[in-house]
Amino acid sequence: MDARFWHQKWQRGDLGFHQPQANPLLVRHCHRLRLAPGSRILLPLCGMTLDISWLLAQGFRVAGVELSQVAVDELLNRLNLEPHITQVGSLRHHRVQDIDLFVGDIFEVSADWLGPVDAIYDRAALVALPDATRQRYASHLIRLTDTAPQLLITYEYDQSQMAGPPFSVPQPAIERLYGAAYQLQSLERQAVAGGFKGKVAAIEAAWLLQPKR
Ligand SMILES: C[S@@+](CC[C@H](N)C(=O)[O-])C[C@H]1O[C@@H](n2cnc3c(N)ncnc32)[C@H](O)[C@@H]1O
Repeated sequence: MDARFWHQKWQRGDLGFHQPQANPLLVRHCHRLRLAPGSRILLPLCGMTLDISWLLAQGFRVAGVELSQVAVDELLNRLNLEPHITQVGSLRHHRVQDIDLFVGDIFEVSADWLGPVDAIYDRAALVALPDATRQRYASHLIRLTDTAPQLLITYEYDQSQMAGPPFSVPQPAIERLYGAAYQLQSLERQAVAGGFKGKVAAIEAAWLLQPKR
């Protein structure tokens, strides 16, 4: 899954992962992060998710990181916002009101550029990355955010039935990635309606990750 894979998806409009409303697991479980009004939430690999609009409407600030300029332009367009744009290293930083959107590779983002965040909301980000990249991603997020609490949404299914993304990331894999830094709590598990590709039964799972320190 290199950058070209995702850029092609955005160019073709092949966006099966994009949801037409805020993710119901976010809506049901966001309060579990116990965030004060005005808290800043990081959405890694944010695409043009409507979860951002929902989080803003709850009074939170958001920071998103996304490879595709197409996605970020679409997102800002929909919000009817004109950002101030600056270049930070290889990333384009779009800043407007309570929103910071970085266009570029998440691995190029530094804690200094990102600024402090109070929580991470990961939906379709960890599961978008191949196994070989996930440990680097998890360690990077921990460093970037000083182990901020996370609401993590993953999928579980028989990986032999379908090539990802999204990939199956069951509990033992999450424990391996995050278990040293976080206490894991299962919040909810629900069947993916119709399965993936209309045939592969899958579970969507919500997890709360609380720092051990
Ligand atoms: C499966 S989509 C999920 C998007 C969003 N989280 C959502 O729920 O709709 C994964 C997104 O990650 C972006 N992406 C993939 N690799 C990335 C990277 N290394 N850095 C930043 N964004 C990346 C892709 O362009 C794509 O928009």
